[in-house]
Amino acid sequence: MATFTVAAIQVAYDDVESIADRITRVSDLVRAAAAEHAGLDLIVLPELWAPTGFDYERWKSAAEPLGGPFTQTMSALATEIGVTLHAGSFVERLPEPGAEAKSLANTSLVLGADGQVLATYRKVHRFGFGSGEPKLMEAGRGRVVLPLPLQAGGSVMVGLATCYDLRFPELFRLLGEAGAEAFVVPAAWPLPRVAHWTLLGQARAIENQCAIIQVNTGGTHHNTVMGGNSQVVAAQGEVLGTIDGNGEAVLVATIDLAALADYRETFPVLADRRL
Ligand SMILES: NC(=O)CCC(=O)C(=O)O
Repeated sequence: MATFTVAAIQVAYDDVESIADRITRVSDLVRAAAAEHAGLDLIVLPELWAPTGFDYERWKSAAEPLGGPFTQTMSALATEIGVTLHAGSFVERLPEPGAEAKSLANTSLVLGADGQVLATYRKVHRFGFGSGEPKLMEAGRGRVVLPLPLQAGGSVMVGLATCYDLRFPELFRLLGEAGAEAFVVPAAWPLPRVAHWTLLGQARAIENQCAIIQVNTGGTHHNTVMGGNSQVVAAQGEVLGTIDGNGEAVLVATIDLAALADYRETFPVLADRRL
């Protein structure tokens, strides 16, 4: 039976820990997850877990190009554990300023078990209402769906999105249309709106008949209490696993891809769309 087993690592951090120390610590969490759970197909980290989700001043000094030290460290880690790694996102320094003359982007990074960069995704919808992301970062313009190899053979099509993107159902529809069977959504989503995080994730899964893997940040930094409550939801809307609260924790869940295909075939709602 085709299954897709994922480990979501909810990283909690504060303002005291340095970026270098956090990268070392989280790398150890990734190693431990891979050692404890044989047969993982994918490990996922949250959005901007190293440079912080909301300390905008840090972003400028922490920015680095794709292929820089963050990419190299995550690539070496994926190779060491032999598991596909969605390294969350980092602050990318763009090769040249984009259409809005900004030189940063919130870029997700997926590495194969051999350390190769399988995909990058630049967050399309920027959060901050005039400050933070829209002020400092270019918006991504592409949708990203890619096949991820499964340990048991075959592959699963995953669509990439980041945090605030979850509020924009049209992006997820496009990812579904491009063949996604599962969405992967790293986030830095604060506690006051965490009910939206869980509910919107379930809605995106149900309305697109796609599984969703949502990996949030925990702890408190820059006066922002993060929401945690990472979850994995099946295409039918069943919550396969959740992390209660905003502490640091690992969630392992298995998505049944044969059941997903069967569900789409026997309950083909997307064929009834009227555009
Ligand atoms: N980092 C983010 O994109 C935060 C999104 C958020 O807080 C919200 O949508 O609410």
